[in-house]
Amino acid sequence: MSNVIWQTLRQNGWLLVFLILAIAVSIAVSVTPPLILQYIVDSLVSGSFSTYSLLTAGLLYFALNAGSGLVDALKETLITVFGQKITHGLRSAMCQRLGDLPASYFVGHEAGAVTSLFVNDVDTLENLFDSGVVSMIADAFTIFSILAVVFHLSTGLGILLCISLPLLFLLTRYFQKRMLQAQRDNRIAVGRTNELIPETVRNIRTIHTCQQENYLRQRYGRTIRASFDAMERSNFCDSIYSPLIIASCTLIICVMMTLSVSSPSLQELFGMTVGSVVALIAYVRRIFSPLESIGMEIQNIQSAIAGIGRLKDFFAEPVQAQGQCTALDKAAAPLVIDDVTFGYDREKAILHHVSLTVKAGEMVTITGRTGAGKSTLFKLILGLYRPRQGQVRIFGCDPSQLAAPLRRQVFGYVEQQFHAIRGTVADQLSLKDERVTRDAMEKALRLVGLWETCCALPQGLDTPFRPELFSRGQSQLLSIARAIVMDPQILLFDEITANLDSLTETQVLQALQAAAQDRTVLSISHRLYEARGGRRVVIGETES
Ligand SMILES: Nc1ncnc2c1ncn2[C@@H]1O[C@H](COP(=O)(O)OP(=O)(O)OP(=O)(O)O)[C@@H](O)[C@H]1O
Repeated sequence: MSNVIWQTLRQNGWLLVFLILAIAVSIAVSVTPPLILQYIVDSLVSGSFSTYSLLTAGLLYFALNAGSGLVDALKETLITVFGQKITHGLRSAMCQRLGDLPASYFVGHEAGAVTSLFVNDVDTLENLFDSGVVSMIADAFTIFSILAVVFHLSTGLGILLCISLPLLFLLTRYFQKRMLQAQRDNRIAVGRTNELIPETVRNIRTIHTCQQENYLRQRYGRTIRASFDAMERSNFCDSIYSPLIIASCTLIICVMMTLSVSSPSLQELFGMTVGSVVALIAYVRRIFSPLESIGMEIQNIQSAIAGIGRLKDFFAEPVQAQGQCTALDKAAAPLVIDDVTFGYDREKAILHHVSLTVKAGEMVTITGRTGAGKSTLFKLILGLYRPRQGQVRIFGCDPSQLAAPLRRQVFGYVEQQFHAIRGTVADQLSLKDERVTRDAMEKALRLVGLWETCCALPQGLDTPFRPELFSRGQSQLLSIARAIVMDPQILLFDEITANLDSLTETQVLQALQAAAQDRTVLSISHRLYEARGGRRVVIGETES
């Protein structure tokens, strides 16, 4: 992960330089106006001024205040662009890595958790840059610059600020934590209310039939009350914080004024002139804004740390090794399963000592009770998982070691459901593999009886794919065409007629039989066994 970040930093060196410049200019622009104000006031009080110099100072004061907004906008834009460059680089690297991860990674990682990694955790990392580290450095420099100028103008006020700022920072953090907790509670309560609405709509008939309106009313009441209470707490903190900061600011100025007039030595320490008082009051007001921001930035950094941990774990996952096997031993059996034992977790094995040899052109149907591991066996044959014990060989080669370009020429795999990719109908067959020709597509589609249907589409095979273009049965036929389009030697069918009505099932079975000609076929389908016979192997019991 750090590689991706360094690479982005290196690639965007100029952006970084502009960002540092914008931060420096923004600090200078925000620190200078009170000094000009001091000059103007002191000149007016002493009476020794030229109209030209006062006018110039006045214009400069105006230009700096107006320019401050522009520079801040530029700084914020650069920080955001910089953060987005990092997230873009990171998400690209993550997408690439996701494709390289072995199938076993997805056993312990739910789809939701992986999505959250890509969306939420990367967003938090972006926050770490734009509203965390970079902003915090900028704010810290602003505070130090103001303190340096204040010390230069009035050592006494500098000391006062050094004593009071840490206390005010603690007060700010206290309020921010309470407000954040209240906002979190509110989000949870709003989320619960949102979940309740579709649940109510879905079950409205049952609710009326069973007269459960009161129960529902109470549930709504509880979540809405929780949201209301949380917002009350947040509003209370919000409303009390600003007056407290204004009061503290006024108190500091009062203490400064009182001390400076109480004795000549203290007056020297506070170094008061009318102009410096005006400037110092402006500085005291200006120092609170970055102080408040730092509190929020600490919060962002804290929440980003957990996300960074998860992203680091993701990048530490071992990737699938590149397949070394580039040529098949045609003399060897298409499939040999030799004493294979496998389980998804260490404790429990699903397949125990399974052995099976399939000859070229043979038709084998795998059967067994539900959950016996039939689909799991297919995944081992495809090399998606590796056996815990024993071995699987495809034409003498470990299937997990098959070189990527060879895979579709060896296997054609059809599942219970058709999984579409984004693209045209042709893309559903080729899976964007340029080796798949239009002739091969036509041949495969004719074989499964889908050629005419595809020709009748508005743009033929170039029609953008939408699920509603094909019925469920036609989608399965498309699946079979996809499996055979590269003329593989072994076909694997995993209960592909499971969700079809009997008429569509017959159609799919016919396509299956046509596709199975001259190929080695393994299927999990009693109907195909009944239709074509072959050998039946029972998993999880004694073999027949
Ligand atoms: N990705 C997975 N992670 C963990 N356990 C899994 C995973 N896939 C399947 N299993 C478990 O492995 C066991 C075998 O599942 P499998 O799908 O291979 O059985 P099957 O014989 O094909 O079942 P069915 O006939 O019902 O489709 C089941 O207990 C299932 O819960």
